[in-house]
Amino acid sequence: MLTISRMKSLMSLSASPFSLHRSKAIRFGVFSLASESSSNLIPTFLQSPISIHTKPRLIPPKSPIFSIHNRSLQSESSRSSSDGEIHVIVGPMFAGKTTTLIRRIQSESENGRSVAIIKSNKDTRYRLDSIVTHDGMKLPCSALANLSSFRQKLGPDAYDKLDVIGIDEAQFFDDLYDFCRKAADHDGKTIIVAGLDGDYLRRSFGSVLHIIPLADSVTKLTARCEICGNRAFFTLRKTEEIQTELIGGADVYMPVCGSGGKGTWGGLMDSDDCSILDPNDPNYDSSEDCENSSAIRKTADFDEFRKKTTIIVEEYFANDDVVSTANELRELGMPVYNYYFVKKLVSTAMDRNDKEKEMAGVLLSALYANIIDSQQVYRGFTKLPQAEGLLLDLLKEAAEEGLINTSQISKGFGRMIDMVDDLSLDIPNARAMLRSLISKAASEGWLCASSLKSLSVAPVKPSLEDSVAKIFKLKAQSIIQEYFLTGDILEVSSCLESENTTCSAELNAIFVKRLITLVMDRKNREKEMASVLLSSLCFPADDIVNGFTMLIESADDTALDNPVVVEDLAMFVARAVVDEVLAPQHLEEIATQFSGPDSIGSKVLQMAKSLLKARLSGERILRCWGGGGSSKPGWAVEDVKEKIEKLLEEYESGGDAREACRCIKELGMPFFHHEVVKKALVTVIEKKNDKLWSLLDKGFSSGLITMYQMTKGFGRLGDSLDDLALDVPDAEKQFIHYVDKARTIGWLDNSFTFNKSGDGKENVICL
Ligand SMILES: Nc1ncnc2c1ncn2[C@@H]1O[C@H](COP(=O)(O)OP(=O)(O)O)[C@@H](O)[C@H]1O
Ligand SMILES: Cc1cn([C@H]2C[C@H](O)[C@@H](COP(=O)(O)O)O2)c(=O)[nH]c1=O
Repeated sequence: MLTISRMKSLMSLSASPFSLHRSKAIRFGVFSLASESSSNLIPTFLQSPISIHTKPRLIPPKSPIFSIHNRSLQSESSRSSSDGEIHVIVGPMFAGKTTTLIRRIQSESENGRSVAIIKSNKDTRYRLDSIVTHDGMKLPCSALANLSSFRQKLGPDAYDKLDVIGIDEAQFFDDLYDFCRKAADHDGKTIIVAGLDGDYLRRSFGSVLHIIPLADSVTKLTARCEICGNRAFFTLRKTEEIQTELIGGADVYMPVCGSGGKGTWGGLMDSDDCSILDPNDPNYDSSEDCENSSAIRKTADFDEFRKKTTIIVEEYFANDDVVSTANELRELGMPVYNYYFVKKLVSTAMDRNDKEKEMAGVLLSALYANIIDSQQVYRGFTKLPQAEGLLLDLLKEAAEEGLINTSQISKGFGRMIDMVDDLSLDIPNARAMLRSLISKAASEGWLCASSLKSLSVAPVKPSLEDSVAKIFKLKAQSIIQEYFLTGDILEVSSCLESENTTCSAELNAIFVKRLITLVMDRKNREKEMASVLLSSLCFPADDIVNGFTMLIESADDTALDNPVVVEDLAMFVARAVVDEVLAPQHLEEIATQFSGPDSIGSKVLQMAKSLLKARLSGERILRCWGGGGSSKPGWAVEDVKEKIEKLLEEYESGGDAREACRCIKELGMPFFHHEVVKKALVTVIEKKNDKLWSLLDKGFSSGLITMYQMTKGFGRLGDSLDDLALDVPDAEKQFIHYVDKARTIGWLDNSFTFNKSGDGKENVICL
């Protein structure tokens, strides 16, 4: 094993005769055995010397809980001649992943191989030029945003000379899979990857698990549970933040065993749920049987805690001494049971009079965060009988007493609405519970529900598996980039059709967001192409609304890089209205998602509305990016619409159905045939002229107009029926008649419904 003193001596050597380009090597943490000194196998870093700082280890080096060596399974032909390798080290934080990576890299270097380490530049805990373990060991590295840039940044020659690449904080690299696969299989490198397999909620983190099928070996390390000292498999976040990525160390995270048995989470040291090992658990290790005695010990500890807590609470109500109560609780030294203290304090106070209730409130705010962390407080409240009612009473009283003002109450509820989807992961009925809390609070008059964002019954955006969304984002990006090169809308349409098998609404919204995000810093040509694509794809308006909402939500970050972001976004929104991708009322719908006149969202929508109100707005907005970006140069959607209008007019005034169908086909935009359907229907209804109905009939029976396009065409007309009704008062009645007729002859299927006098968006179901 590499000792610390050995490492120190290795690292104190500098100046390398190795032929890699020095300046790049220095920047990119490349180091190798110096050729002259290879006889004594001392690696020389192509970098200024770095020191290592160590403090005594808290625990001895651990053996991994599992270590799979897969190499023998691999067929010789599956790798290139240079035969790379992929080794993966996973585990919770503090498990020794970085330590192990450093050791392996050191050992590779000692064996004369040229090595480099990459870490994610998101890890800003330490200097970007080093990977550092929790106990202070360091090695030089390069910090990058993505792995794909590594070869270019290092320089192709230097890259080619590398034998081994270490990757730390692998969970933050989206392109981990592609990079490892290419570097090992194609470039013959040995890749050693260290990263978290799970996040603080034990969900798969980033792409780390995706590379397991590529791996020659997988090592899962464990840390020591900070609560009970058992082996820790997971990382617990100690703060309230809920985003997946949150950089931090021991201040924010701690390793835990998960208690309640290895298959459970969130029940840390619950008295009802002692930690008993399951011999059927694949991680079961008979040597841990002795740990059962620790479960028994824990139960005894908890009993003792409960008894002492009861006394402390009673004493507090008797002497009203916050400081000594806080000290006594701290001296118990069992913070993991503090939730029980909260539960005991509040439930006792609830049975007493107002003075004790007030005292409980005072004590809780004194202990909150200092002695009892927020999760324990939350847990304590949830363990109260009728916790919901009590909490609501408490809030109501606080609101009525003016302790919490109206805007703080609304803000608090607003924040709950924002996090309800995350809460639902742990509490499946969180949404319903929150709705009932809101309506109760509103009916009691201490919450102004109208000031809150709407909380729909079902999540507005059904939560996709992160990995599905991530994969789709990458695919969407390449579909869009391809489109910018080819201008082939049909290709985009068919790629999306093959992707959108499930969760299409959310994927559509992601696509919209990605499309506009990608063109923000591109030229007008691409912006025009994006608008044309958006209008040609004819996604359901709700998906476009969600896409724009997500886009604008993320605009705060974008705005930092692009000062004209508000103008550009407003123009895209306005253009979507002019292209009939969105109806004007959708702008109001998007606006409700953004509070405060100074938010980027409000500004974007305000500006979009002003653009739309301006004189000759339609014409101007249509030409905002210069026009002419569609699949056929010069054929913007507006042009195609005009052509369709003309050919329908010609047909109406005595034309031949076959000839009209031929012209429609010649347009070469089959994904846009819904426009033919919509326009033909308008004429049928306006002029009570069935000739255009026969054209649709011909189009459908010849396969020119698909059921999908029919449905879209009918759906679009259903959405804009109010406008048609201005000229044709019985438009709705006629429309219903034609919908029935179309259903009977099989143009539409039964999922297409239209309810009288409703908002088309909800009434017309588009496939
Ligand atoms: N609860 C803990 N369990 C294990 N190691 C810990 C713990 N707290 C701190 N450490 C220290 O963290 C070191 C591992 O650090 P490091 O290799 O950076 O881990 P990782 O990269 O997995 O987060 C251990 O050697 C030990 O000194
Ligand atoms: C669990 C978890 C961790 N992170 C962050 C916190 C740290 O910055 C790194 C892990 O570092 P380590 O040295 O490998 O221990 O990841 C996160 O962003 N989200 C999480 O859920």
